[in-house]
Amino acid sequence: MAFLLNLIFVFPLLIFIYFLTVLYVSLNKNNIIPTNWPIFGMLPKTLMNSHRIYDYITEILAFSGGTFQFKSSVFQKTSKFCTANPLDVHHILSKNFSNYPRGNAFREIFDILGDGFSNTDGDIWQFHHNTIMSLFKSPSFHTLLEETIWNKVEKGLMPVLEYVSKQEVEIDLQDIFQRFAFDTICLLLFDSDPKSMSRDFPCIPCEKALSEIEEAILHRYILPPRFWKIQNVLGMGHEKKLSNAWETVDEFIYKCLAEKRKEFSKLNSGTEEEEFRLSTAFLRSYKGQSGSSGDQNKFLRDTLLNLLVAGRDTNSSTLSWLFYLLSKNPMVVNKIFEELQTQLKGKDIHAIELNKLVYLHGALCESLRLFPPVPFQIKTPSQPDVLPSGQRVDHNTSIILSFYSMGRMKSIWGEDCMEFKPERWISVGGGINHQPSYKFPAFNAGPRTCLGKHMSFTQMKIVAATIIYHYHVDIVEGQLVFPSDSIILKMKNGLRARLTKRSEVKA
Ligand code: HEM
Repeated sequence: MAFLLNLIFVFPLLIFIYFLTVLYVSLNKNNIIPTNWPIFGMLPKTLMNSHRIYDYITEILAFSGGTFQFKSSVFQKTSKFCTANPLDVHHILSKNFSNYPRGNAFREIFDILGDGFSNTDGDIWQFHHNTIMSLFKSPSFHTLLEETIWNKVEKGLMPVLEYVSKQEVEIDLQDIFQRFAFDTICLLLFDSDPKSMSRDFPCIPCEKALSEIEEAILHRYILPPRFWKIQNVLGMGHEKKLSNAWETVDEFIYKCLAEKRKEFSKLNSGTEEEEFRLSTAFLRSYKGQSGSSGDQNKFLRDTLLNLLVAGRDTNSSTLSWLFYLLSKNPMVVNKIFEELQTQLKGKDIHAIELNKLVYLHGALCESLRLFPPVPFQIKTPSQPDVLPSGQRVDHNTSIILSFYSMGRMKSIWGEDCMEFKPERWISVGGGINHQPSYKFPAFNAGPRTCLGKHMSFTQMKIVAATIIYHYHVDIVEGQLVFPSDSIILKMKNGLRARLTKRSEVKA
């Protein structure tokens, strides 16, 4: 009897322990290509590496010649094909654009973005694209943009930097850049200043909520849809954070919108004089448009949220990685400083001509190459297709375009691909050496190319030039700097630094 009991209880336990041991050994084996498990496919090793997912995918792609087929678990309906091949990227984003719409799976993951430009196809996307492009191209917008940024530098950034350098305290540069970008984009979109960039570093709920949204969305990408949908229904984990963040962001946007509408009706009744404001230009251009929900206010909310997400962390992430890379390459800092001195000839920083800052432009492009704020895109064809790399794909394939890996491929950038070299971006004649977008897709490629590129370079150059011209930046030694688990390539723990005025360093 005792023997029988042992057989019933101990034997399955031994099998279970054996299975766990095999799993543990296999997961810890130092092989690059993940094991394809029955039932779980390549999910176990992928989950194990989710904290370093971008580097993990890059190692696999470099090892396997630029493309890789991830075997899915039985819980996933689609197969995953990952590519860092410029020809595939060109084919998907440009040449065969119409065959690669956003699709339903994408819209489900990004449901919070509603009918915004990031999340729509066809006529609605085209409407956003044309409207935003014409607003961003208008000379009045360019004037407003520069005025807004310089104003924020003078009244927000400089006083904070002055304070932290005098007090000799550490600051988180990423936090500074995020606050700067958030205030600027809110000033542009809503004509209202949340003043997150101030000496007491206030906690702005909407700002925090945007980061939580970006993290929750990455988890939706990694987990099989059924898992995160159950979490969503049960209100657990990242899904719980996402729904709270959703409420916070909506409250912020709808409140700003209501205020803008009041002002807008005064303008329309002719009681106030009109000057160019992006907020009112949006209200005017989107009047009568209601997207798929039929709700005009919701459609405008979707548009503004999409712009808020597009314009905040992208800039701040690039600036943070730039200063991290500069700390490892002090010679580059000297060259940027020399360029500023040559351009300014003793004049105030406001006199700088941004398009003449070629070396700084190269440094920013290097930062974008090694740490693209949007590290990947996922596409699914509506019709079966064969990619230039030879891969057959259909509506059951999720194609991951790994922009992060593309910036780190020897086959694309040469043996020195991991080196930070602004010179890569400077032509023999001393101008900017532009690279094709399918080789350098940080701003995307094809019809969906970023419409805020000019705006970003303006902001990033002004902020970087101001800091480098006035301060010596010391990144705190020993801190661990690595990407966070978010759809925007931010730093997990920020970037702690100390600032010293250049005049004081000389003294
Ligand atoms: C370093 C800064 C930036 C980077 C790297 C960047 C990158 C990108 C990428 C990769 C896309 C394609 C997204 C997709 O199709 O899923 C995109 C689209 C877009 N971005 Fe940016 N972006 C930056 C800054 C900005 C800023 C400051 C704005 C202005 C608010 C902006 C506005 C847009 C718009 C409107 C689109 C949609 C284009 C369309 O579909 O017609 N971006 N951006």
